[in-house]
Amino acid sequence: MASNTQHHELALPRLDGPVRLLAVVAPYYKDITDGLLQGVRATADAAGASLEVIEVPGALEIPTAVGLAHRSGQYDGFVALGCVIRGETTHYDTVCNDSSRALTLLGLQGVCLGNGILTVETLAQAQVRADPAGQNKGGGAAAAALHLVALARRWPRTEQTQGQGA
Ligand SMILES: Nc1c(NC[C@H](O)[C@H](O)[C@H](O)CO)[nH]c(=O)[nH]c1=O
Ligand SMILES: CC(=O)[C@@H](O)COP(=O)(O)O
Repeated sequence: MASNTQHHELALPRLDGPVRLLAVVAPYYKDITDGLLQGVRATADAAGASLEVIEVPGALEIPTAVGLAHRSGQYDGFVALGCVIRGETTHYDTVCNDSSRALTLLGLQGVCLGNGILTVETLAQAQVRADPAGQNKGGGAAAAALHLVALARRWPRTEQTQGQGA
């Protein structure tokens, strides 16, 4: 099955003022998340954004950590990094679906985040996608977060929307 390696990538957005990113990493497969994080660092550097990194045990804990960090008000955007590889049971579906859905719900509440949690069948598939010189999914997730930060600054909260959403 052909992978979708050829796709259009937006140029990084112009960002007014400093951007503070937090990467929330689940190093369940540490070699994989190390590659993802390399990609995040390169994209953050290219955008002039600061980057802080924290770790959680697994992908299911990432959304909670993002929510906790967001309510501190210390970060402008978040990058979720993890790797979920199918095992023998249906737990794979739970981990993939619940982590991604929770991140989507955070985004819909106004949290600027990129999802770099790989959901794959094999370690080899993960390696290609985590490689900064390969599909660079980590860099892509960081770019996604930066685009949303730019949009959040384009449409700041108003008096009417203060207190709504994240
Ligand atoms: N199987 C994988 C997991 N499982 C662990 C869960 O994410 C979670 O930490 C646990 O259920 C306790 O709440 N996590 C991954 O990141 N990748 C996997 O392949
Ligand atoms: C994705 C998972 O949760 C997986 O690692 C669990 O493996 P298994 O389904 O064999 O218990």
